[in-house]
Amino acid sequence: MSLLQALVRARALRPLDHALAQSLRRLDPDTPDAVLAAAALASLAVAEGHAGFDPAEPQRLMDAPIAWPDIDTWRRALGASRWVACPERGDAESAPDAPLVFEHGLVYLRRYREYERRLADGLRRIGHAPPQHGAAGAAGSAGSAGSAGAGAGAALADSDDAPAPADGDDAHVPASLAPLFARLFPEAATSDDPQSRAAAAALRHRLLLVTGGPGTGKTTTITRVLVLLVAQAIESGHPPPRIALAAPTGRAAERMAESVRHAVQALTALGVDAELCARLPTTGTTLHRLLGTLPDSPRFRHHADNPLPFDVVVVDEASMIDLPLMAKLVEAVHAGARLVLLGDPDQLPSVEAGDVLAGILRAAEARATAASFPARHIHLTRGWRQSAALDLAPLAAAVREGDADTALSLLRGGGLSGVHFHEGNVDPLQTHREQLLAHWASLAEARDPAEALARAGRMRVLTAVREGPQGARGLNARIEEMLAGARRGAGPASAAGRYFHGRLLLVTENSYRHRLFNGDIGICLRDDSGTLMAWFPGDDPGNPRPFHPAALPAHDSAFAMTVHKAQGSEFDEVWLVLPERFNRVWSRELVYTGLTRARRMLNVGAGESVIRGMLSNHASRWSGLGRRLSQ
Ligand SMILES: Nc1ncnc2c1ncn2[C@@H]1O[C@H](COP(=O)(O)OP(=O)(O)OP(=O)(O)O)[C@@H](O)[C@H]1O
Repeated sequence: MSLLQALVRARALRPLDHALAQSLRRLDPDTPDAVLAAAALASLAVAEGHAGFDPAEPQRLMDAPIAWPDIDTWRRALGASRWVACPERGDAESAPDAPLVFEHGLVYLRRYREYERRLADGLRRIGHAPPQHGAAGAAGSAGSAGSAGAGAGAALADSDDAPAPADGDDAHVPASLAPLFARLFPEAATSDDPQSRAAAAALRHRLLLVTGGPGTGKTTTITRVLVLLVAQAIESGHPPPRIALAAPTGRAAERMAESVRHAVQALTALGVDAELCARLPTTGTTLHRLLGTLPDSPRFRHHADNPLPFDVVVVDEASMIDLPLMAKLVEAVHAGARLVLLGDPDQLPSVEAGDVLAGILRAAEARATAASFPARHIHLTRGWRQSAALDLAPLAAAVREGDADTALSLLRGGGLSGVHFHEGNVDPLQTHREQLLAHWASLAEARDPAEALARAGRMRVLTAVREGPQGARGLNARIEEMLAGARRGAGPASAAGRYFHGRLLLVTENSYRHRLFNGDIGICLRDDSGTLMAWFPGDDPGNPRPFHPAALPAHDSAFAMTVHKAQGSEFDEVWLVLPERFNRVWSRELVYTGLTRARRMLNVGAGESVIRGMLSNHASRWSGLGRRLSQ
């Protein structure tokens, strides 16, 4: 039996993967089986979030016991095939007539190899761009540049979380900015403060990566950097930079803008010139809106030949951005503009192909030796959002490190405030029925749609999967039954219709026409005249937008949702419910992302073995981006 047949028989491939292999065979019946199988597996790999497929570790794609070919034979067959391009240079476009590319051990669908190449080119272009008018380092020569106060100077010159830059000392802030810098970063005067290091680096580098867990001050730091950039431009007689705030989802963009507004308020209170603060953007946008979608096209209005009209592009939740979108974003950033990526690298990688942030971070970290990738990375570790109600940090750290013994003992010990472990309980709908039902029923009692949406954000059940007994879909169906039952008991009978007063909805596809995006959450409410509408947040949180339910893009219920869909959102209380049996695609990143969605209270319903399984598994993806950037 051929390898392709074995894969099909094991039901390891999707119809699309199989169809790709079949079309190659139709075009050339002599195509070796190993090449056909590699094509199908490269296609499957993309669906599982990889940029390409590594024939040296094929078992990572499936549990099925397959007799894999000898790797050298497989590589030789790939290298000799007319369907497979083997580019000599990583930065050269691969032959358009070969649908596959074999490069540095990875088999790519050509399109994804090209995204990777274009992304690497684009990032290098941004990072290497010569400083623009009045850019830091140009505002004062290195010799004349002052440091931001004695303490800050010492702190900034200290060793960093990332290797020291090869091209200059991040410690130096132009003398003209030093007083403002000292006011913005008072901590820098007395301590080794990574936030001020990030800010000083931001002034020197066009490509900046600021990472850290929730509440480590990524947005706060960048807001202060934006104030510095505005001050710097004004001082040197230039117009203030045009700044865009963006994120992969609408909710994340909204949260980011909210954090920026808070940070600006705090600065005004600190006595920072209100006129400077007034130049900062107060709203965020999704990456799709920023780039400008075109109807029925994967292309955007903004690209290399029609770049974005912004001098600074700040993107939050960068871990969620997939390879194609990041490539298009980076190409649309104009020559000389800054790109700042904020994110938490311990969260789940993007659902679609990529693990882009991880690749960029790897290259940024290797740059002390490679010295070719001009990005600066600062990792923030101190949590500032101290909540007396929720003591999540020790648990998050154990999960991040895959330390199941510590995680379990913290969970079982019950000593973390706001953290409740329900060991072995994978069905809170049964054990906590009344409490959960009371919350969902209260949504229908809100005074208006804005209040209903605000209430909806107070609690969420998060699951690892969509399907199956502990999947979001099954839980939603049960919750809707329960709510229908409660309504029947409480008042006039109303069947559990598809849309009912108080139903929470989750949009599952992007619709630019509606300005509704994958991950947006809304609620169905009946108005005084009895008309039922679905309300979704608008630009102003006080003014949600109504839609007729029949006109909505694809959607599901949202009482329970997967951790993947919850990325970029936070809820006061989270119920993280993990399935009974472990599946190889679940990872510690899934647990970490799920539990860090909680603001005030976390309930974990799971058994020991699944926790151990997930924490031992690391969500790494096949990608050539790190290598490409370090070349
Ligand atoms: N240097 C600081 N001094 C005082 N408070 C700070 C400082 N840095 C951050 N904070 C506070 O910590 C909280 C979290 O900060 P911020 O929103 O910037 O973090 P974040 O890393 O962007 O979080 P998230 O990933 O959840 O978006 C805010 O309330 C902010 O005011």
